[in-house]
Amino acid sequence: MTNTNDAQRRAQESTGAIPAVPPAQGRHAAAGQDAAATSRPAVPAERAMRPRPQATGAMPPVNTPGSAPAHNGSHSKAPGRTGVLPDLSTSLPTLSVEDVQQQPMGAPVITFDHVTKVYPAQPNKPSLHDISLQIYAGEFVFLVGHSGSGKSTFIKLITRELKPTDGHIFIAGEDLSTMRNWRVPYLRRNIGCVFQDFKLLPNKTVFENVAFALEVIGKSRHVIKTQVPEVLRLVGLQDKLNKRPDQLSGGEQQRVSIARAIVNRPPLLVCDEPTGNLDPQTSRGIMDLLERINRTGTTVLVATHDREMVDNMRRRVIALDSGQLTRDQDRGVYGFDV
Ligand SMILES: Nc1ncnc2c1ncn2[C@@H]1O[C@H](COP(=O)(O)OP(=O)(O)OP(=O)(O)O)[C@@H](O)[C@H]1O
Repeated sequence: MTNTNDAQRRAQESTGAIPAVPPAQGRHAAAGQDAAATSRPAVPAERAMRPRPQATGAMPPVNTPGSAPAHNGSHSKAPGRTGVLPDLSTSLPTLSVEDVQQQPMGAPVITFDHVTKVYPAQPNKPSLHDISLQIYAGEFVFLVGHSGSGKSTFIKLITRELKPTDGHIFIAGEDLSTMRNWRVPYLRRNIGCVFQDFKLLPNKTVFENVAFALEVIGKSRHVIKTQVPEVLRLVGLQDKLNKRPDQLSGGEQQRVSIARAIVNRPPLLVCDEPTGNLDPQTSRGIMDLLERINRTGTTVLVATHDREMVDNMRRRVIALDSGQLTRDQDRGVYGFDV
């Protein structure tokens, strides 16, 4: 029997994201691996100095299909304890898939500002060391590196499962280091999460697994009845609504997990080894799906060991090695010997 609190926590961790303009800083650009890969330029001072949007606390509403995400980072502040991250609501993408490549624009969704993470269990070896970078709304980014290089730590910092030892992380202009604990669930509603091991509820059907992510955040039956079939159509599982996870292939289970992660239309989707348990052909299908989701305006960050995928897709690559940022390239390649 699945622990309900645990399941709720997991379900709450799946959903939505954000534009933000944190303090000035440069992107790291390291040695190129390939002539086609370009190092990323420094952030223009004008953009870096733009005032950060502030939290107010409204729950992120669901956009109607066809509405455009707003990524201009110019939302005003309305402080209060009644809600969180109002900027998210205006940045939520729709689920209608357009075959139009979304260009990164506006303010950063994620900013790492000299971030170091040291686990108490290994105090002399930072798992991440002095990482500074920015990821913009609409980007598709691969996070690569050997086992133990710090990829999962990087992702756990974004969802505030961990806090940095030094430095600051901004999500939609919110400094996660100073974010109060009561606001964290609201942050996580806006970050869809996909994991290598799917983390589906075994006793629930496909429909129920996805619906659960909406139930725990109080969505109405009407919204659930509308959005769950829609998102399951998007991931190609409209014929499997009543199957349980053990009646599905690995690729189908990962599609359910992706559907659950995006059903609340998060602006940010983070995936930790999403194809780690899948064969190459199924992996390609999952990556195609993530690309389609990205085209709807969702910012996608994928931590992976999948060299072939990274080399084929030629998206931005951020490389970690022993906790150090060693490369940040547009249209990059995997670049490590395996
Ligand atoms: N809870 C922890 N306590 C102590 N050290 C940890 C903890 N979690 C991770 N580490 C260490 O931090 C470093 C980075 O680990 P992390 O899991 O982020 O790497 P990774 O790149 O995701 O690896 P993998 O690809 O194998 O998942 C490693 O040296 C690891 O041993």
